[in-house]
Amino acid sequence: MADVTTLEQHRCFDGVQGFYEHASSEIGLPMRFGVYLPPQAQQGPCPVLLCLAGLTCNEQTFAIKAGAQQHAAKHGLVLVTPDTSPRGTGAPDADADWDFGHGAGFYLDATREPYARHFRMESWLMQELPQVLQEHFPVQMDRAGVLGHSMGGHGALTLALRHPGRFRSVSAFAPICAPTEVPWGQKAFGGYLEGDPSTWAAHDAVKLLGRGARVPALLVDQGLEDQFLATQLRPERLEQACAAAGQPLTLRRHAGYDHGYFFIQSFIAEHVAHHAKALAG
Ligand SMILES: N[C@@H](CCC(=O)N[C@@H](CSC=O)C(=O)NCC(=O)O)C(=O)O
Repeated sequence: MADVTTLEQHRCFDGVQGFYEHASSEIGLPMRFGVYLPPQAQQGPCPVLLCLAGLTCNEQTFAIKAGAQQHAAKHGLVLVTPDTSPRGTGAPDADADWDFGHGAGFYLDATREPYARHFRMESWLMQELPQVLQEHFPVQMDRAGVLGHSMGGHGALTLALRHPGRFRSVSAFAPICAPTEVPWGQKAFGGYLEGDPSTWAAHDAVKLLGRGARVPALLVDQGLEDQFLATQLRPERLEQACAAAGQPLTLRRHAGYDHGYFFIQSFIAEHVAHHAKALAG
């Protein structure tokens, strides 16, 4: 059994919010993640909601800022909050920009050097971490949902689309919907991925929908005062792709809300309820 080191634990809504580290063989470096165990986990394994954070975030950001634990405690869901990239990779420019490298792993496996060895977020999240969670925590990994914000919203959409059947529920706050068409995605994919841009479609939610991939009914919330709305997020592209594909989507646009965690806090209860409903039974 792989070792997991406990870094912190805190009582929270009668459950426990913890932060942990393990030596990841996929990443080749220590990786950190948060786990919130609701009170129901004292009685037995509970369904899991994987929560993917955005650019510049780490394993603590969503756990500290989103206010999700009270709702997870109500519904009996385990929250898992992974770090957003490997750390300390030694890649020369991995700390140069806030939208690439450390804190900006884009939830994919890099194929281009010098990133290919350590930037393996998709394999870590889809193969290694579920095994670690199963071994060390009271989780039902066969009852899992995924939620994400911004870059994490891109991660939630694309991981669910690329791994059919792994997630019973999917939702996002202000996701990067069409990364191959916007600067954040073009910079990340151009840096992390070998090959010409046509191969990037495998990590683009809009393109994946166009190729026939489907997910369970989607819930997406988007603030209309989001500073990244038109330049980086482009929810209308997801809306078009879902309509063309017959993919069920509830996209809610909210006047006055920006990109930050106050927006997430305002609607997190409905996202957790969306997942709890799909993960029940
Ligand atoms: N550092 C940047 C702002 C970075 C930023 O807004 N990050 C977002 C996610 S953006 C897409 O993935 C975030 O969630 N930040 C954490 C937070 O606590 O808000 C800048 O200085 O403009």
